[in-house]
Amino acid sequence: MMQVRAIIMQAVARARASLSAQKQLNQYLSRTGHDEAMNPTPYMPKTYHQHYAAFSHLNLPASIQVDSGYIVQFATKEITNALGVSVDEVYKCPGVREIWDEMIAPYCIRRDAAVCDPSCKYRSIDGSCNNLMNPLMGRSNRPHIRLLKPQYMDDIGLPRQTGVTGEYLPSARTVSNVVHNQDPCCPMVDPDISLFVMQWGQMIDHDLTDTAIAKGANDATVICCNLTREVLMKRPECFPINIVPGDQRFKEPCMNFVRSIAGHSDSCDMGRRNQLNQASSFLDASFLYGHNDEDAAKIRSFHNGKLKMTNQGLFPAGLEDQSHCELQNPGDYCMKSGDFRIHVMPGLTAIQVLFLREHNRIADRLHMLNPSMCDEDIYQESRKIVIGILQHITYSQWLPRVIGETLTMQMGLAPTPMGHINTYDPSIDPTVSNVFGAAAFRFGHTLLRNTVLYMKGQGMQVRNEMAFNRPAMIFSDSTMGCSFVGLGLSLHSSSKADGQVVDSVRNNLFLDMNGRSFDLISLNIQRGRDHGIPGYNEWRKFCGLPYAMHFGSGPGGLIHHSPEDAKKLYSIYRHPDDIDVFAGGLSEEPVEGGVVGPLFACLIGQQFYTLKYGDRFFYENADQNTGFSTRQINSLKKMTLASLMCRHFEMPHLQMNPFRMPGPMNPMVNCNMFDDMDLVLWRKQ
Ligand code: HEM
Ligand SMILES: [Ca+2]
Repeated sequence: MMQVRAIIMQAVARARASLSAQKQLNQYLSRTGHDEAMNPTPYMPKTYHQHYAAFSHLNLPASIQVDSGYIVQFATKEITNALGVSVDEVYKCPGVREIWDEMIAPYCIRRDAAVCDPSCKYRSIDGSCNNLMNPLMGRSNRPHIRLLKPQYMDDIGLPRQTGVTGEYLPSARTVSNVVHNQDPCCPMVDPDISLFVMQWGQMIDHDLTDTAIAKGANDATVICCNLTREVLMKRPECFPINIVPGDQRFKEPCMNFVRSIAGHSDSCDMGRRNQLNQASSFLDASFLYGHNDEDAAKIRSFHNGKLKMTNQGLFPAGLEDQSHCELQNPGDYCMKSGDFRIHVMPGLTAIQVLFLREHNRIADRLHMLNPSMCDEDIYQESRKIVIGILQHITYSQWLPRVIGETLTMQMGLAPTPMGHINTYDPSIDPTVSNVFGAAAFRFGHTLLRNTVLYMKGQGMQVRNEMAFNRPAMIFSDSTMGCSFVGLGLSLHSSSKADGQVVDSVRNNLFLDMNGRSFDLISLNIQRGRDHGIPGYNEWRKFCGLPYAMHFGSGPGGLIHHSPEDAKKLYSIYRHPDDIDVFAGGLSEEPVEGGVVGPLFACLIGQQFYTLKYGDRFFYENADQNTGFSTRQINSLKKMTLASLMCRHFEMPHLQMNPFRMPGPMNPMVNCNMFDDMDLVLWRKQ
């Protein structure tokens, strides 16, 4: 026992020493300008690293967990090595649990269960207390759940880098080049699906996942390229992407990649590395309201239940947000919403504004109908309605376009046409899974086009490279900027979901004035390896789908791939088990009526299952206290994307279903054709 105590004590001490060395090195690399500081002036052009910064923003509750996560990870490895046991066995050694708990306590930021009020009518901001038996389930700033045991190189936390033959996997950039290169001759568009499917997807992605990525000193971006081997070895957060000579786009041998931080379990148990989700798992419009209480308070006006909104119907400026966008015109500013990534594409900004305007419209009506209702009650009730609308459109209109109508029905994901249904099952954990955020839900990247369509008059197309993180379009044409961007999304067909990805993100993501940029697809593949996500075949087995024993597209092989895609995979991977799940999943042929292949349809379907059945406040629930009345729910179920857009984007006409291109089956109609909710049903007796 004495020996176990000494081992654990020494491991924790060494972890602390290593952490302090890391910090010193980070300070040095930040001071010398190697790591890149944030750019505080939005009018100064940003470098590609600075553009990326909104995606690596650490919020306050996550930032305070960084050190404890590091210590737990480091010490887990030391202790399992010293005791000569696997991480699954370590707690079986006598005394280990007690001694570990005692030693780690001073450094552990424990997540203690919130005290819940079961009679509370409304969901919390961060998702806590949704599950009354397990109040932390689905809360923000907790690790993702794992559906399969991770595959780390050292079984604890080093990225997955080798395949079943023991050889190194192909570089993420090579996979991107070979499997996901958009053939420039003929970028294919989908005749039916509009870009709105893509945009809605990104918005709900930002509702569900925001994985915390390591930062350097003073919030600098860690730069993992141009370091000597010796220094690189001292930066465990670095996992740069190797670029093979002869690359068509990138001439340097290295693309920056910083690992997601190691998140610890609620009570800092030893275990394999897991990543922290800063977003609340529930589909609860947290991209609008904020993922935690601190942020939520910054967005509210605290007057008549409304959110802060300018006279143009936009989000106001946020002080800390000014480093996250690039401005071109005087008077423009970077907006503050519930999520830092709001500016990445004008379409995303426009659709978040749509929800802002809807919240304030509802709040105004509730105030008029119930003059004595206080700010808090109007805010909460309006928020509840907005979340209901978001959930309804997602499950009734959007999800069937993505995973197909058949699976949506089969999995019990389609809403009932009328009335309530009680689906809540407290044993279901709604926490977003690691594979969903790191791979499956990134499917939307294949739907992107190279341009943003600004639908003023005959329309104007702007390359994505000119639009990343630039809100200029949103501020154009007085209050109409969002409308022209929104209309552009509904009238622009999406790229074909063929696994090929357009140049503007595959070669030119965050292109800056020095001609530097990222490859989003390399980042996705590397992120999967960073998170230790098992390969394609493991997930096929998980979903009960046949797995590939060879690279042919016939029986026993890659049966859901075209022969061409199967050949591409064969040309770079040594064994079908090695295929990265993002690459293998994205290149599958889409399911009937959907845009993703059978594997991603399964993983996405199963996540939306837990988000529905594991949400006590799901909008269809019949609970007298937390649900809507029968008349209210029936009225809410009339809401469609078209009715929202018509109302807030002031357009005269729109197709019935803006997720699909207009045509004889989806005609353009006058905007006053669309039903509205009857908010009078919210008048208190
Ligand atoms: C509009 C253009 C888009 C851009 C420029 C963009 C860019 C990015 C970037 C830079 C990342 C972080 C990559 C990393 O380092 O791991 C990311 C992550 C992600 N993207 Fe996109 N994306 C876009 C659209 C979409 C769409 C349409 C979807 C889904 C339908 C989507 C889903 C995701 C997901 C789920 C993540 C992981 C988020 C997290 O866990 O933090 N993205 N995207
Ligand atoms: Ca959420």
